[in-house]
Amino acid sequence: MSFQGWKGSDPPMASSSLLPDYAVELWHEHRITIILLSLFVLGALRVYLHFTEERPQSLVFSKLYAPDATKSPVDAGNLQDEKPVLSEEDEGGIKEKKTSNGPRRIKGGISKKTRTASERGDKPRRIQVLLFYSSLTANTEKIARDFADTLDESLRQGAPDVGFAKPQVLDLAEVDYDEYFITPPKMENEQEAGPLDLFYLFLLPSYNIDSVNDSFLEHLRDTHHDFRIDTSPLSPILGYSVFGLGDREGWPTEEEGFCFQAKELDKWMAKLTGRKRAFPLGMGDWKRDGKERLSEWQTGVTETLKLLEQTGSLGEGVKGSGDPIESDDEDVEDDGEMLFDESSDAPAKTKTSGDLEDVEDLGRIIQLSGADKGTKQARVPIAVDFTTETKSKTRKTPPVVIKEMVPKNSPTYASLTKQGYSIVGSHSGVKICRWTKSALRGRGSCYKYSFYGINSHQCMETTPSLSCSNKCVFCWRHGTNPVGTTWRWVVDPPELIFDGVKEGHYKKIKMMRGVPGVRAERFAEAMRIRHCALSLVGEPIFYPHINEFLAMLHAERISSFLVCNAQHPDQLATLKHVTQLYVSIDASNRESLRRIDRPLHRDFWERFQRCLDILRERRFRQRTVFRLTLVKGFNVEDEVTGYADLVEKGLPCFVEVKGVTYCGTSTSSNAGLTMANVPFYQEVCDFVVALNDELNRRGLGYGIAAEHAHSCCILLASERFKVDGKWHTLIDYDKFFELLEAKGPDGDFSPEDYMGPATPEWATWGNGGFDPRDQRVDRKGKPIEA
Ligand SMILES: Cc1cc2nc3c(=O)[nH]c(=O)nc-3n(C[C@H](O)[C@H](O)[C@H](O)COP(=O)(O)O)c2cc1C
Ligand code: SF4
Repeated sequence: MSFQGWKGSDPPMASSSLLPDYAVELWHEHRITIILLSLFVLGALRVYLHFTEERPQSLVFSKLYAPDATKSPVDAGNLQDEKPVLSEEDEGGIKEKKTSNGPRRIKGGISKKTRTASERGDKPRRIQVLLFYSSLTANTEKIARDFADTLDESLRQGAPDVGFAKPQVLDLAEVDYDEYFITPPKMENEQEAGPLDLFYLFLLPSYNIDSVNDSFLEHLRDTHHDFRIDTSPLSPILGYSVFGLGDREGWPTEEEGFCFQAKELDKWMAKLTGRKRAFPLGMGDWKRDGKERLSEWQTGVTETLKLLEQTGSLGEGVKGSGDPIESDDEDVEDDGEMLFDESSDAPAKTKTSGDLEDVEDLGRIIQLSGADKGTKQARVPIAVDFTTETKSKTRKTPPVVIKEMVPKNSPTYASLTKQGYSIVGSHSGVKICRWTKSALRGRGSCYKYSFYGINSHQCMETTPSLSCSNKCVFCWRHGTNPVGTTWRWVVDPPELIFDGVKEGHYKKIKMMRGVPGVRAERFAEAMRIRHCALSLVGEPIFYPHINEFLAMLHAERISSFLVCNAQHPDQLATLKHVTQLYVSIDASNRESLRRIDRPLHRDFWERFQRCLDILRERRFRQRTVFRLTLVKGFNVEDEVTGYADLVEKGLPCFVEVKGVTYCGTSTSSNAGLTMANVPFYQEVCDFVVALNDELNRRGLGYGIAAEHAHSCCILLASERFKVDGKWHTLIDYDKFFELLEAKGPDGDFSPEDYMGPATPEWATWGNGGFDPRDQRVDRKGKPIEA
């Protein structure tokens, strides 16, 4: 632009006529520069305003603008700081929410994240045990420190680099409860610089005076009830277990306060961790059994921790495992006498002589098929013919393919496993009975504990033959197990059965680990089977290698109670020593037996009689028992004399009389039985008194020795077992094994040789038979006053 004309001769005139022309000329000459300059200034202004202006948050588009749609703008700004671990808020903690105006309600119901620390990161699992204790008079502090060292040693076993950090010992009087008991603290793994998974252990003495325990337990209770806190805020920990210390001198029983605070702690921790009881509550009195109990508890806790390290989970548990409040999971089944729902009531098929010849041939032609060869070829099945004594050997029949009794893909297998049986091999089963569970929880044992000293929690109930040759109306097998008069299946070797049933039993016991009320010391004891009840379903002496199986039990000092159904006299005659030999006496006469046992053998009554003869002859070598199961309307009325005849014939050492148990299945009526067939305990008592009178009238020397009213069972005993006016129905198991080891399975020793001490007073006739040290509960698990 030039202003020379102004500077020259004539200054620009302020004349209005000249200005527009000049402006237009100026615009034309510099318009591009002006436009660009204006755009630049406007742009700069926009940028300035953008960074300085305080703008209201966009409500409508905030989600679109936020870098992560799930984060608030504030959080989104911090994205690069985010760690792979969940924040405390993610875990349901109570930190103040940054974007919320009102109170935040954090409650159960939303999908809970219970991932453990190592699951959240990529680092390998490493477990930090936190051992909390409280102590007034300083004992527990020392115990806790020693315990932590021993635990550390047993977890490491000399190897420095295992998945466990050194256990930390923490005094509940010093720790900040909020730090450990609202949400678990985040602890770093020094070695790997990753997160640690936490496992809480508690050693808690009880005090009936004010102590730190009260504020601690109150904190747990408040946390549980705080509506702002998730229902199980401690669920990210791997598990927990409590050991209580107390004093039985001042507080002899749990009802009277023994270890009451440990019990309470166990309950609150179950709630707060979302049922993560890893091992049962242990309790001990340091002046008496404390060391022993603690050592058992420690063994169990150590095993659990090792399992956790390997698998990351607490393993299988039965229904109710970890629950805070004791649940009633008692099965309706008893140990044998149960009404059942048999779907098929078809008449038993009687074997023809042709079948028998087939069976004879089996022993020679047996061939095991492909897949099972590895395990099953060791033994060849013995062709066992139970049906008749006269056998024709003239006719040859075509070869028969030997099948498995209960193949894995069969409906029988499915049905039995659904009922809780573990099937071992192809024809054996094991199941944990309701008394075993009950004894683990200190709620009483079966009548065999009261009568013979069997520890129910150390008792394995099994059978090497799921098949038998009767279809008893009261059988609890639900009509599912196979029946037959002959062994016509593959025979599994006894080693396979023995190892399999033990494994199955222990597995089921382990599943009880987290069940509320299970006592640590009983749980530890249960890991050693001491008794075997061969009475589950089927007929144990049907199994061709029953004597070898018994020898394996005895070699491990496991006692044997074998129940047979008096239909296999040949097998009974060759049976070696058992600790107690039962014969089921289900009726007193032929017609009644046919009706109630529905035997498959045509000559069932003759077989029955022969079995009684064998029992009589064996009565000074085997501890023989008649077992009567009373079913009203079938085998009770007017049969006392008939039963007395049978007792007179067999002269058993004992007669157990038991009322049938009703399982209440909808189809039990198929077997023709209802609740009306279950006798009241008083009716069983009346029957036993009448039978006893009849036996005495005949001068047979029996008396009513013991009772277990809880299972409707009464014991008559021969006076051979009465010493100085006192019944001695208990068994000296150690003595039995000593005799067996010294004299062999055919050895010459008598039941009196291993007779135990006097029957406890509470078990004798007239006293009910419930051990006062156990807690009676009703069907809902509620305690019953004695
Ligand atoms: C004041 C006091 C009260 C107690 N109350 C109970 C109780 O109610 N129940 C129980 O089982 N033991 C009770 N005990 C026993 C203690 O729990 C037991 O002796 C424990 O081992 C003490 O541990 P400490 O030495 O670490 O304090 C009590 C002991 C004391 C000193
Ligand atoms: S004897 Fe054993 S298996 Fe039978 S009911 Fe008692 S505890 Fe259970």
